[in-house]
Amino acid sequence: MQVKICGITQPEQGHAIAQLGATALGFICVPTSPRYIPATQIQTIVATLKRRGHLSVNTVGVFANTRLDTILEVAVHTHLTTVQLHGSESPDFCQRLKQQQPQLSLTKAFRIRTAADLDRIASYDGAVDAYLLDAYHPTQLGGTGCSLDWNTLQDLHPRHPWFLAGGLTPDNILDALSRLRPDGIDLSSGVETAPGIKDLSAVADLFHQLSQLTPSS
Ligand SMILES: O=C(O)c1ccccc1NCC(=O)[C@H](O)[C@H](O)COP(=O)(O)O
Repeated sequence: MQVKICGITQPEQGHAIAQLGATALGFICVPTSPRYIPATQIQTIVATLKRRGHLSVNTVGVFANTRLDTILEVAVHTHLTTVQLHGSESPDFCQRLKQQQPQLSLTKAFRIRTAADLDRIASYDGAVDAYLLDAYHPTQLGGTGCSLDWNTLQDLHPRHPWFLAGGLTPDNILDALSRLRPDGIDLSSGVETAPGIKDLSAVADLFHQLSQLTPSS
C-alpha cells in the first residue's frame, strides 16, 4: 500500500514522516492554498530528504491549472519524481507533459461529486501513470477534509493504479480500506494541527492503524 502524505511545508516534518513510513510526500504548488510553498522551499525539503537517506520516497508536486512550462520548470529544478494535476487539465495536456518529461510520473486527480464523474477517468488512460480520487468541494480544490461517497467507488477498476483521498484520518482509514482496495491512500488535513503543519503523532497513529491490516482484510 502506497501512502502519500500531502501538504508538507517543513524539511524536518518531511524527514519524520518519511521515517514513519510514507512512500510519497506532497508539496502544494497552488498559490491560493494555505499549504502553498515556493519551489525554493521544495528544493530545501527534497535536499534534506536525500541527505537523511530517504532515497526512495516519491516527491510529488501538486499543481492546478498551471502552465505546462511552469510545471516542467518547477519539477526539474526541485527534482520531483511525480507531478499531480489537481485542476481541470485535459488528457491532451497530460499527454504533452508526459511527452516532454517521460521520466516524470504523472497523477491526475479527479474531484468526485457523483458516480457520473467517474466516467471521465478512462479518457486519461495512457496519458498518465496513476489516478487520485478526491472529494468535491464547491470552493476548494483540495485539502478540504471532506470525504467522497466511498460507495460510488465500489465498482471502480481503472487501468492505472489509483489513490483514495479526501477526508481520510487515522480513525476512518481501516473502515475505508475494508470497503475499497485502492493502490494507495493520500492524507492531508486529517493528520494536521493547522494547514501545512503536520501532526506527527497522528501520522504515527495512521501507520499504527495500517499495521493492523492483514492481506485478506
Ligand atoms: O491541500 C491543498 O491545500 C490543495 C490545494 C489545491 C489543490 C490540491 C490540494 N491538495 C491535494 C491533495 O492531494 C490532498 O492531499 C487531498 O486533497 C486530500 O486532502 P484531505 O481531504 O485534507 O486529506
